[in-house]
Amino acid sequence: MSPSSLAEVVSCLSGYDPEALPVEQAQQIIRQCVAPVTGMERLALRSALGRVLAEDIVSPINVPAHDNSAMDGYALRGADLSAGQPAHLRIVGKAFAGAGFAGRVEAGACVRIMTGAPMPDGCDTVVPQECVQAATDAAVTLPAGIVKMGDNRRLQGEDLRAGSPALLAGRTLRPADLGLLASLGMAEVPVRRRLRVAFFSAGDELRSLGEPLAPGCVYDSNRYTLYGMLVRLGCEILDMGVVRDDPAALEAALRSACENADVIITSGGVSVGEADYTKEIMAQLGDVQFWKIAMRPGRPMAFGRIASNGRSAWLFGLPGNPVAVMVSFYFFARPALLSMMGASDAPLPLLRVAAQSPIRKKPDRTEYQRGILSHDSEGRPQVRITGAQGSGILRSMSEANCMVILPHDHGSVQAGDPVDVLLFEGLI
Ligand SMILES: Nc1nc2c(c(=O)[nH]1)N[C@H]1C(S)=C(S)[C@@H](COP(=O)(O)OP(=O)(O)OC[C@H]3O[C@@H](n4cnc5c(N)ncnc54)[C@H](O)[C@@H]3O)O[C@H]1N2
Ligand code: MOO
Repeated sequence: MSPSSLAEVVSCLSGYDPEALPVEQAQQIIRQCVAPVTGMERLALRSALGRVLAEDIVSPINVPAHDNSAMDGYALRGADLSAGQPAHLRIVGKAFAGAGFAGRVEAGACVRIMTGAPMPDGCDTVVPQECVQAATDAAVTLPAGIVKMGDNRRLQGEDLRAGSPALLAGRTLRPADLGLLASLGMAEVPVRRRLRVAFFSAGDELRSLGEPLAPGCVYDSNRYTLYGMLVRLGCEILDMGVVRDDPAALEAALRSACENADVIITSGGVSVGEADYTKEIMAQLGDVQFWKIAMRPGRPMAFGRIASNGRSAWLFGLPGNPVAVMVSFYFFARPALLSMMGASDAPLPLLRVAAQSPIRKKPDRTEYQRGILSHDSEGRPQVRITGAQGSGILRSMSEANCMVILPHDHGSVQAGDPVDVLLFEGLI
């Protein structure tokens, strides 16, 4: 069970109203309930991409392992440079990356050096070869004031120091992190086990791909958006298909999901329709709250914990409308899944951007409108809405490259007003 039960968390909230729950309150309840799942595994470095680091990584070595040159040129003693005077230095040897200069460099001498080569003993400065005035195999002349002591030298441990933390537990490993771990010589990485998420769509009208579309039916699209969002998040998925609006079938599906997964995500059947048995069965199997969240889209939602045969799992009963399922996944399920995965990722950053045209918005609810972020003729960022915003219009999500988040207390937006925007795609 979680640190605190759902009923306990809810009882601590003042002004809790399941019929008009502000987004922030619902997010807070969920955050307080979920905790990271236990279990870790060691993976080969490449397989760890996108996984959550299970332990702090302390650097076993200095990177770089030795002071080295940042330029192809000449390594010298900074003390040989005198202000306003050119310097004439004897070349006493060569240093390559992987094959340094063995001796000590005395006053008046220098070493021909390549980028990455260890700094020869006695040298602390490198002058790039294109800056020298005259050079033969035996000597070089440097113009006055071309370098200062310490220039063009990379210090031992300046990237990562032996014994200091290189990456902290909870980090979702990105390409730079794989490179960083490789630079420490680490072939294996401890990562948290994948979170197991079972999901299904509820509804008699739903048809799976490959089935004929009978009158009044729709193809099940929610299982595909959920598949995409869960795979992107790095979850282990258990796709349970479409479940009919039949109490026995729903109970069997929820029990099986509960016995095989950490989290269950369903879509449909959480509103007030007569065929919406899902709510009833969910309530029978555990501690589940049914909310009407003050938001659009994504108003009805169920959250709680259900149990079956000694196993229990968190449950997100998302609304059936295709845009509502995505919005409620991103703003409620995703942060909870990340927390259960042990990920310490900071909340996604919002951008403040000018609205290109007016946006209609009702007060007393948070609206998540789908937007297209672009630039005006002077290169300033601007955002416009992707046409009709109905929660059944999945095209509005597909065309968008961002979400425009209009806060609870705000009303309509005028052209040019700043609005908060969450980008769909990041660089990394
Ligand atoms: N009287 C009320 N009616 C409705 C309310 C309300 O508060 N009072 N809320 C509306 C809102 S908002 C939403 S969202 C929906 C959510 O209802 P359900 O979660 O019970 O969803 P369904 O009724 O099963 O489906 C709604 C809609 O979405 C289509 N759908 C469902 N699943 C899928 C799927 N997997 N793939 C594609 N499309 C799907 C379904 O055919 C319906 O058209 O309730 C409103 N009603
Ligand atoms: O939650 Mo519903 O999607 O607002 O229509």
